[in-house]
Amino acid sequence: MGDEHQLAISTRGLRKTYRTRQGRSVGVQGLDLDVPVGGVHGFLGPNGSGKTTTIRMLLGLIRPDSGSAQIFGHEVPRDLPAVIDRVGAIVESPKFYPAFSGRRNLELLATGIGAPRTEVDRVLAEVGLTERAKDKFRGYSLGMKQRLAIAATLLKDPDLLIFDEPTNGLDPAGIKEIRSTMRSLADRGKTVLVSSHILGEVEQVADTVSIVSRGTLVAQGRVADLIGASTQSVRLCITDTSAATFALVEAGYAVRDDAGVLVVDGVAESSHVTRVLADRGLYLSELVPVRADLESVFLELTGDDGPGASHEIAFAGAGARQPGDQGGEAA
Ligand SMILES: Nc1ncnc2c1ncn2[C@@H]1O[C@H](COP(=O)(O)OP(=O)(O)OP(=O)(O)O)[C@@H](O)[C@H]1O
Repeated sequence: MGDEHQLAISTRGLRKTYRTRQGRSVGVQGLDLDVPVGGVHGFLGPNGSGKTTTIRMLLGLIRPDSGSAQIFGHEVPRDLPAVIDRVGAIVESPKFYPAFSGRRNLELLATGIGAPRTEVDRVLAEVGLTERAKDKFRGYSLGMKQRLAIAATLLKDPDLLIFDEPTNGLDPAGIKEIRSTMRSLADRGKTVLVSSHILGEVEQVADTVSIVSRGTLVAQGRVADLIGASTQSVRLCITDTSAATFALVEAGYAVRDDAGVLVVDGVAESSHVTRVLADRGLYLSELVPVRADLESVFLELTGDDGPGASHEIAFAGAGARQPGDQGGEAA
């Protein structure tokens, strides 16, 4: 691509407040976002954390109150016309004609935007819809409909794709299809920005992520680095679970019982757990680190369970809690 700019998207101090009947509602407050060129970038955060507001500002659909944003080094919204052809986006469900085939719908769109009709076959292949291209849109599964929407964004062969919650309402098979479509786009050198409130879902496909909470950035970086920097949980097999729980809680750990296996959160060094127990003559039969994930990174950074925390993140693992919480709950 030979881009002289390192970043596909960059925002500094981006801010947007909505006026509502109840007063003011903060959409985004001082967001600094950096999305590198190439790869899948997960833009993650709970419902209402400001993801859609940010995307709408990037696309010039709403104006920020203050701050700046750039796409491939072009100031937006000011220089959006210079860069918009390099951007494809799905912000809301696009409208397709239900009685027309997928191919016919794309042909109409291609004509509308001045893209060569020959592009239609290419984009159908890119999203894996070639075989079903002649079928009517209304017969498509939700996942296929969403892939057709992605195909539509590819007609101009953009360098940057922005997908706002593209897997909303899809079943696991549909989610997998979208994930692999995003992966193959990134593997061909595109930059994909995908927003989601389901951290675990995007973790599997994203190379880098930004995590937002209440309109501000709480973490940004490579997925592997963010997870690596997080404290861990460990699972312990031990005969005397009561004595072990007591010792670990006294040492400041949060401990819970998962069907006879103790789960200890907020562990920086697992050898410390072993030592705390050994000091009391308690010996483990097994200690297994629980793989940290973005959800635990998020909780660790925000420590959030307070009022107003509408963090409806779909936690994959039930019973997720804040590492470092010294509550000492032994369920
Ligand atoms: N048009 C609007 N008028 C008033 N408040 C708004 C409007 N759009 C968004 N907000 C508020 O701004 C905040 C951020 O919303 P936004 O939709 O950007 O978040 P989000 O992270 O995309 O969440 P979701 O996944 O639920 O769409 C929320 O508190 C929301 O209520």
